[in-house]
Amino acid sequence: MISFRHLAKSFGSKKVIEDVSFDVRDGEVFFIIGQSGVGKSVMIKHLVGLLYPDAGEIWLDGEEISRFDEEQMYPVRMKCAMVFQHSTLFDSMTCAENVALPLRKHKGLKPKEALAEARKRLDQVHMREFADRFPPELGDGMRKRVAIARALTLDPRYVLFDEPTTSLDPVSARRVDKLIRELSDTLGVTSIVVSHDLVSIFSIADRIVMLYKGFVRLLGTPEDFKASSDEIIQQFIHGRAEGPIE
Ligand SMILES: Nc1ncnc2c1ncn2[C@@H]1O[C@H](COP(=O)(O)OP(=O)(O)OP(=O)(O)O)[C@@H](O)[C@H]1O
Repeated sequence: MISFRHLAKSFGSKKVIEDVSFDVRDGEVFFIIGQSGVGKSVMIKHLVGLLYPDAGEIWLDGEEISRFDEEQMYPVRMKCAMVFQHSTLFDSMTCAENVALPLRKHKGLKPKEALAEARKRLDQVHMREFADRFPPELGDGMRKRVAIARALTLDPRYVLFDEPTTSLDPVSARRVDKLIRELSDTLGVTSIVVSHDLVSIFSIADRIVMLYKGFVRLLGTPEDFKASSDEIIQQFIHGRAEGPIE
């Protein structure tokens, strides 16, 4: 389980996160939503030591990790894989070679074994038939699925997705949604998804936290969000231009 407890984070004089607490439960698909610049990515960067809080604590599986040094962070990064918005695959390597890379580097597999394992991993994301293709030959949605396969190679318990469907066409976006849901349902992976995509949010989230002006505005299920009488929540989830959101 992941717990953020009274997290606070400023950059210079700009207070981005003032006091945010929430738990992410094992095996769930958990969304972090809110306006641009509200600090969604800032929250997940704290989990892998890319940022450190000014105040508050982050707990991961019973350990307080918020003040871990680089060496202590290493096992945390093995447990929490991050899938960035723009897939960071090497264009000059095939999809299988890209996925094999962490298997060779971190699991010590020989090149041939790593490639065989990479093909299995590509199967998990329905990309096995593209194993020998190069990333530039594929569409954005397919590249995203290969990046997800690579993130799964070290069997992380947690996968952090930063806007996984942004800039994808609607069909590719729904395929990525389906895959994120499958990871939880079949592998028991816990997914934390930063997203603006209302279709994703309402089709695959178990629970959602909405951040607003440095605080949690609402934490609940998609049904809780739909039923909320808070005008700010309603404006956001319906994507309305008019309303109380500044
Ligand atoms: N390393 C940093 N140094 C300075 N400011 C930062 C840093 N990281 C984030 N910020 C600032 O913190 C704020 C929140 O950034 P963050 O990337 O978390 O936004 P977000 O909610 O994910 O927005 P978006 O939906 O646009 O991606 C922004 O104003 C950003 O400029």
